[in-house]
Amino acid sequence: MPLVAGVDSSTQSCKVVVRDATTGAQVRRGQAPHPSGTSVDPEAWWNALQLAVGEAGGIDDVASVSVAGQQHGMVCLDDRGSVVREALLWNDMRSARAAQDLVDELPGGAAAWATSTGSVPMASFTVTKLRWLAENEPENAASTAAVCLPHDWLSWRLRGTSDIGELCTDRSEASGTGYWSPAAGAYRTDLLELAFGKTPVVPSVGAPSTAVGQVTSGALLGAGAGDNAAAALGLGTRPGDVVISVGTSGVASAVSTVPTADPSGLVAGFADATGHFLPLACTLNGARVLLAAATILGCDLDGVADLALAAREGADGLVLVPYFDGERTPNRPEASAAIHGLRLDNSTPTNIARAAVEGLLCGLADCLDALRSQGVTAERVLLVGGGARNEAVRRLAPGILGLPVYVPSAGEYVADGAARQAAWALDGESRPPDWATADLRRFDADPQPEVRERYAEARELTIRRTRG
Ligand SMILES: Nc1ncnc2c1ncn2[C@@H]1O[C@H](COP(=O)(O)OP(=O)(O)O)[C@@H](O)[C@H]1O
Ligand SMILES: O=C(CO)[C@@H](O)[C@H](O)COP(=O)(O)O
Repeated sequence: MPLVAGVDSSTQSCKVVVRDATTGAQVRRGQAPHPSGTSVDPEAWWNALQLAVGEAGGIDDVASVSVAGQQHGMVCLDDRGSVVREALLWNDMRSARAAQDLVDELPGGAAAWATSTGSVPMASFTVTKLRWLAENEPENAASTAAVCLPHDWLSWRLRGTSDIGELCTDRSEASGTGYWSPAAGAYRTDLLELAFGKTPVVPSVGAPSTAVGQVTSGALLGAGAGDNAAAALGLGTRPGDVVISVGTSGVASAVSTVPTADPSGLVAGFADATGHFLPLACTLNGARVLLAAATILGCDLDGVADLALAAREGADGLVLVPYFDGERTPNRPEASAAIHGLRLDNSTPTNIARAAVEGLLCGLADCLDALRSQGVTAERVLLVGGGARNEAVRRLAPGILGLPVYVPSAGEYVADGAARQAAWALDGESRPPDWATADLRRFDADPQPEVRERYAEARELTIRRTRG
């Protein structure tokens, strides 16, 4: 009974699962928190990984390991492999202007970027962070000999090397950089050079099914994946499935056998973790919308759910546009959140809670529509991420998304996907191992197009964010 380990180094925490490589049965798990903020010393992720591995009973007895992680973050290394500056995370918006500049500078603009890399640069993507670094921290840019993503760096640390030439990644992570083409399966070093003025070392891109090396204990190391690609692998999605993840980000994504290239930039044309593609639309405002509501209402997250479920659909006319962190889909990095439609007779805690849940879900419904515009067929939604634990999110999602919603039994689907990849690297078969899929609980509700219509009216009315 060989064991495998999967890691999810996500925005808010690090999760580790140890599973039986043959059956997929979970044997042990661990978790440790990450620091808050959008600029983080990667050493904090390493420390959290050690703590989570410790809580999971160690990984010295596993035969194979894979690491999945939050996408896009920029980790810069010097020629000796030391970290040059804090990593800028996917939700750090300081490179918004750089993103627009890059779109303007490439002949053909957004459409040319979409054709070249599957995606139009947004402040989230690594390529824009590199431009920001070149313009704002030229000394750090000069010291940068290699650039990689959070999971690439953790995998590299697990190998115990400091040689930047040994950095590895996978297709899904490479596709989130903005300088790799999913359709061609190759780096676009010309675009990296355009953004950064030079071409640092970038990780080699491992195939989904093969080991890229060994960790210090001798276990095989899989190529790893971006968290959303790993979730699709962990859930064992089938055609017609759209995964909606309510973590720090809100994400709608689906596995596709053909690459997408959306010139509007709403849908990113990423690669998946099986050799296919992963069209994806992502908001900056996921589960923390509910935390903001809880703070406003002076209750906990279950309290938000109870209040929201006690209100009528449409929250008596209240609409909450949830751009607390600015927004990425639509591309409004400078936007702030707002509550619209307040009257004396509808300004109640129940309506505010309801409007928060509906606003979160309407943003995700817009992401789902964007996926459909790129040819994705949506027959059912698999709802995952921390926010999927919220009873109001589960119950209101089918009405607003207009599809049946299935919530998998409690689990860590990103870490599970990484574990499944680790098992795949171990058995070397042409397809990932057949593991039992999660039990799914189905939620249905009548469609509520009027809630989305009112949200669409309010969505345009936000004002720019300012620092208090
Ligand atoms: N019952 C709940 N209701 C709403 N939000 C929840 C609930 N339980 C956890 N969360 C939220 O889920 C988020 C963590 O989810 P997770 O998917 O692990 O995020 P990430 O992958 O971005 O680190 C936190 O913001 C937390 O507040
Ligand atoms: O930027 C994206 C997808 O493009 C995010 O989905 C990040 O990958 C972070 O994910 P979570 O920590 O919210 O799971």
